[in-house]
Amino acid sequence: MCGVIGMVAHEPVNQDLYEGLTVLQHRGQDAAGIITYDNGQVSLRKSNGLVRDVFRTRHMMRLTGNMGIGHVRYPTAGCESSAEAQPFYVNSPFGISLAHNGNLTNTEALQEELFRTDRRHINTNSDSEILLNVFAHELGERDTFNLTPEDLFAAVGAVHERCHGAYSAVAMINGYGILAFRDPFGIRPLCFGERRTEAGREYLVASESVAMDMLGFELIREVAPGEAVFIDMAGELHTRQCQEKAIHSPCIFEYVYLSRPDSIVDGVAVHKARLRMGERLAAKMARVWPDHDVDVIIPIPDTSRTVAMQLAYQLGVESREGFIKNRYVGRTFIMPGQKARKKSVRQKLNPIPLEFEGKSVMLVDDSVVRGTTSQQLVQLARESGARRVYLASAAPPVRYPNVYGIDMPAPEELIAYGRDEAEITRAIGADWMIYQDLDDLKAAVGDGNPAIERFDCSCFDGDYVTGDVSTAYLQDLSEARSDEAKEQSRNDEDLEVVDVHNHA
Ligand SMILES: O=P(O)(O)OC[C@H]1O[C@H](OP(=O)(O)OP(=O)(O)O)[C@H](O)[C@@H]1O
Ligand SMILES: NC(=O)CC[C@H](N)C(=O)O
Ligand SMILES: [Mg+2]
Repeated sequence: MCGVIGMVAHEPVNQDLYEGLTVLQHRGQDAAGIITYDNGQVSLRKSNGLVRDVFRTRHMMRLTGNMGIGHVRYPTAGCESSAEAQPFYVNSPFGISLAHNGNLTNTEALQEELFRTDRRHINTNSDSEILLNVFAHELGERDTFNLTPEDLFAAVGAVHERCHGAYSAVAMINGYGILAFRDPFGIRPLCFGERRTEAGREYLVASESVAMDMLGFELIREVAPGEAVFIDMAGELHTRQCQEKAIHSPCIFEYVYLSRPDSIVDGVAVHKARLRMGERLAAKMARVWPDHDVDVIIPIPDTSRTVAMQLAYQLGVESREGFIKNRYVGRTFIMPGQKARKKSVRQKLNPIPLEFEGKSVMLVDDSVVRGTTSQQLVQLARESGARRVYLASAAPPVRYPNVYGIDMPAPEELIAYGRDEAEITRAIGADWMIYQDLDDLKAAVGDGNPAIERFDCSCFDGDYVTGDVSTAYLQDLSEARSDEAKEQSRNDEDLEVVDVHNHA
């Protein structure tokens, strides 16, 4: 779940793209990049790090032009090298750059095709570089110098035929405009909006609507699954459905954890969906443990706050902030490597003992994935004097890998893998645990937009909506991207690769 952004304006876009990326930072903390187009030339700055660290004044000054795209990265393929930071760029045809959120599931076959049939060289292990090259090849096949929106839409149609998996992408075509497209299942979010200025309309495409709010754009709507949206350099908007077949199946984990609560994703206000998760969890609690002895409900900051607040309200139990979050530590789940994640949980959250002393506390988290967070916090709650420690999760047990842009590739690393709820509770060290039921989670989100017929819930139920994910694929993924394998490649690689287009 990276963050992507693209903009066509009547004034330089560098500052807006930068600010847009800072509000999408929660979607990727590993690397950031912006590429802009100005009068026949592109300027690119990308590197590892947070947005505020990657872009210095000297970079911003070079990112000139009224059109550009940007990316914040959370790697789910390839490695963490700066060479795989995005946007990626190819110079033929026209000069195309691309920023991608999601993960392709047929990269190996595509790489082979690109080499053997399309005669294209792929320089990294990133699936996003493959997506860009497939698109570039298909656009090159249109055999035209005066590119029209029709040509672009035909190329996107061909991408849909060839690429499998999840992709919400923004591409910039030099001298022509910005193109946004979303896979036919619409797994990752992508929306667009407009801003009226005296010089005319300006358009923004972004992973989440929060970027629209921040930059003074009005949300028009989501890019539909399989649809492409093109904004030409004159500021004209063109849209086209490029593949009709699939059922819209947004990833339900966007609502649980990935997206910001102040975003509207596929017509569902994330904040409201989380409130409903709290309500549904309270109803389950009333069913399974009506005479509970919970004295106080304590959220595990940050994301679970909304759920915890509503759960407490519905149960008529007091809710208190018992853990203080260090505002300078980012999200721990999307950090690379278990060692870093474990250490950062403790650096990030510190208990206030007087909220725990002698009490029966219920800690609430949005999700329990590897259990890194909850194991440590249950222990901290005990050390802080809690009499009993319960844990509530707004999502069901995570038992299956994700292949669509969340880096949970190895089932053995998931705390719920091969364990029933009693065993998970023991592994976490809690006295009792309650998980949201999957049907309740689906209803909590689905109530926000009844038009969504189905969600991708694969990490909860093992049902992969694209239908192409085999056991062998999952086995290979687990071997290639387990924590152990990544640790090994981290030692092997020089992460300081300088991309050919990188400004120093
Ligand atoms: O079981 P785990 O593997 O620990 O993963 C789940 C935890 O990770 C996330 O928090 P994170 O610190 O990433 O971000 P947040 O501040 O938005 O809650 C999520 O909100 C859970 O707290
Ligand atoms: N989380 C994502 O969307 C990742 C995008 C892409 N697969 C990468 O690894 O860079
Ligand atoms: Mg959290």
